[in-house]
Amino acid sequence: MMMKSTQEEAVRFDQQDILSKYRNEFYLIPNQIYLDGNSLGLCSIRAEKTFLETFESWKRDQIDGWSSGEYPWFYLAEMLGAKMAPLVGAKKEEVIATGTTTVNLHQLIATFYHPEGKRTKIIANDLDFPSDIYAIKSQLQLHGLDPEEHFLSVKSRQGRYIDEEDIIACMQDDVTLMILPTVLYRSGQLLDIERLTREAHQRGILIGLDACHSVGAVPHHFHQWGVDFAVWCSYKYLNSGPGSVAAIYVHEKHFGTVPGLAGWFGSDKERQFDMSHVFEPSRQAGAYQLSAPSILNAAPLIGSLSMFEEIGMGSIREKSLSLTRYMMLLIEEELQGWGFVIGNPTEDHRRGGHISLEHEEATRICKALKEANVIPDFRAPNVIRLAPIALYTSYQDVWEAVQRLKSIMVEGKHKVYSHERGVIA
Ligand SMILES: Cc1ncc(COP(=O)(O)O)c(C=O)c1O
Ligand SMILES: Nc1c(O)cccc1C(=O)C[C@H](N)C(=O)O
Repeated sequence: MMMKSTQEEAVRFDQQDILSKYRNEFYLIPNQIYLDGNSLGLCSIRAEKTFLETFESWKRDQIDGWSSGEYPWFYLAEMLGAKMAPLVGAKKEEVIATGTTTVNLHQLIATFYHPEGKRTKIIANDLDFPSDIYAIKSQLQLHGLDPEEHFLSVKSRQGRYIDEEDIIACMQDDVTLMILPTVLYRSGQLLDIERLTREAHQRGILIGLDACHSVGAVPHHFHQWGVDFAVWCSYKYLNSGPGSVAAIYVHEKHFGTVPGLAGWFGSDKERQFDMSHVFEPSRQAGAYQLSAPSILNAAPLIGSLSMFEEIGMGSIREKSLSLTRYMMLLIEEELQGWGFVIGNPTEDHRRGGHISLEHEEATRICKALKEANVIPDFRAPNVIRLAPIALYTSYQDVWEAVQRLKSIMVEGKHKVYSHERGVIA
């Protein structure tokens, strides 16, 4: 689709958008342009419906809610796992909805990190999300290993991207595990997971992924690529609500690997209520659960995932790429000379679901954008993240957002704000 930067073109794109009907299923604020779905996705009518239905099932069914009703709670983690599996190209038994991202990462490092001989190092990278680094280092310390010696961080050449050649160069014979993001949270760089998994396995290294910034925006083929494990949250592109349930993927080749952290909901479901002190884990991804599922916090995900089932990741990715491509065109044409730099990779195959717009006044510009009813996201030191979402952002939103940003710069509206970021930017 050839793109031009006129509003008429944006109207035309919206008229041709096969996903435009889903916008009406979300709670949007009139005149607001929400571009922070890479941090927290918006509430949909379907998510609200399944939340309220689950809440009602508590009132109506009481303890029987575990075994009866439309979504029996005892099997909810597996049911949601099966619904997320197609989004990452996994078998349904390889995914379980459980925990939170960081807790799940702890579980999987505790399960798959077994330092032996000289193979003791865990690889991550300088641009990783801090919580992942904290989890990795604390796990090393639990093994009595000094992160200074056994944690290896791949350096960024320019502070935006991690070069895949540099990741591969770090895959030495003293490395046993590599933790990588699918999409880097600041720059939006999408890594070639298939290639990096192949290179890691050729060197006897396991690969674990943090897919928070790709699941629901970028299709994957984890099973086919042989990815060993992955974690992701559901409150970003999957629109499940703040703090909602996260997910664990474990390749079936690892089924039977004893969980590093054991809890009763990791039990074989047929044996769980034997109440034996001998732990008999599930033979599927469910083994890596700990506690009873957080039913009410997982409930919105039931409704939200039904949209992904209807649409499919191919159409979602196609529109996401089209929206970010359009946003980049508009930025190039409308914001020339105002000090902006597009920091995300511009090629489709290297770009996740958000634009990483760099400016030395990013903090103040984010505040001015919010005042103009455009909701961005700030990442230090100089990044304005703008995430047009396939399910609820229109091309007219993108056009209008760039127009409002241009107006801020022309009128200097950002200059009235301090440079300090708020607690939540
Ligand atoms: C890439 C990435 N990893 C991990 C986390 C931490 O997730 P949680 O707070 O659910 O553990 C986040 C949160 O936004 C994230 O963006
Ligand atoms: N990503 C967040 C999260 O997982 C929990 C709480 C807050 C955030 C946020 O990133 C908030 C906001 N976008 C900020 O940059 O501060």
